[in-house]
Amino acid sequence: MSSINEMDSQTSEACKSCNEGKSSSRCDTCPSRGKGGDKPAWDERIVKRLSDVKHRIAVVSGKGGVGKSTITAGLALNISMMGYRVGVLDADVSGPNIPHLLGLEGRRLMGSELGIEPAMSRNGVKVVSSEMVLTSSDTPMIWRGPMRTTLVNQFVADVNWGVLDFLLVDLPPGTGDEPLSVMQMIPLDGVIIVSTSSSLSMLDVSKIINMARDLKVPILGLVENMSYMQCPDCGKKIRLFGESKVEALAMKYGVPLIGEVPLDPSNAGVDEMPVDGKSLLVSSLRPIAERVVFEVNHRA
Ligand SMILES: Nc1ncnc2c1ncn2[C@@H]1O[C@H](COP(=O)(O)OP(=O)(O)OP(=O)(O)O)[C@@H](O)[C@H]1O
Repeated sequence: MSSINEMDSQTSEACKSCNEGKSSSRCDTCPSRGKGGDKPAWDERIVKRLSDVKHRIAVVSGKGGVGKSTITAGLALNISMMGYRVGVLDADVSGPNIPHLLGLEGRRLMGSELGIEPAMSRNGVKVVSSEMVLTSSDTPMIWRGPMRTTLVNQFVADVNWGVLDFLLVDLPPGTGDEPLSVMQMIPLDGVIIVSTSSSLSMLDVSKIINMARDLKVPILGLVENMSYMQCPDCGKKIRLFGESKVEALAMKYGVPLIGEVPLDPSNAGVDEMPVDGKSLLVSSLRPIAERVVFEVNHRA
């Protein structure tokens, strides 16, 4: 097996040249030779690679910090605990968090003759993330949009995902390069949109809804995160942002609201999401995971 860092530095140099329409001395040995920024070639490779992946779902948000990665990791754990084979593609190249949430901090990707080998979490979730090609987790990924998109395409086309029931794709917030590329390139069963009840977060949700509709990607539903806190004494739901406005937004756009996730104070400072059944966050995602699984299984 060769280190992905070696392959990656070679690819990034070469793709930088491709993106600028030039060729460099490294193009001769570039793994993307003849297929780098070439959309039909990516399409073919992605479709072929994903032929053993039954369902593909992207998790998106209009705004950063609303809990999209947390929800992605929690859904992956729940779907895996339901007995399905699950992979997570962390497509948030500039702010990768999935390895931390799934207990894979510090893991590096390796290559084999079958492609890039995903890392495996303790719960059997396969993970690929840009953080796994960096020298350390505090190294920033300072890449322009086209290079980030190329890396995401490569993570789909060149990763040996094997047979999976569900591949969850954690996208960066907003309607930029990577969400656009993933929605265009990966045949998705649908997207899950995460929002809080803050008005700014909801404003950007409407843009995501319209983007998905323009690209003809089904919207599986809206998840309202940190929508309430449960009083530890009486169990009453305390709505931190006032009465939920997400439900009204969901109705306005004709999108199902598939769940409300409480703010879990025990989540603060926790890196790896606990799966011992004691985590309020993980357990509150269970009905949402069941609904998503049911929905895509019955759409197929
Ligand atoms: N339901 C929740 N209860 C408690 N803390 C939460 C909850 N959801 C998310 N958080 C916390 O909020 C912060 C932001 O979450 P997260 O990184 O998942 O957001 P994000 O939308 O993926 O952000 P970005 O896209 O900017 O990377 C994290 O510290 C996370 O632990």
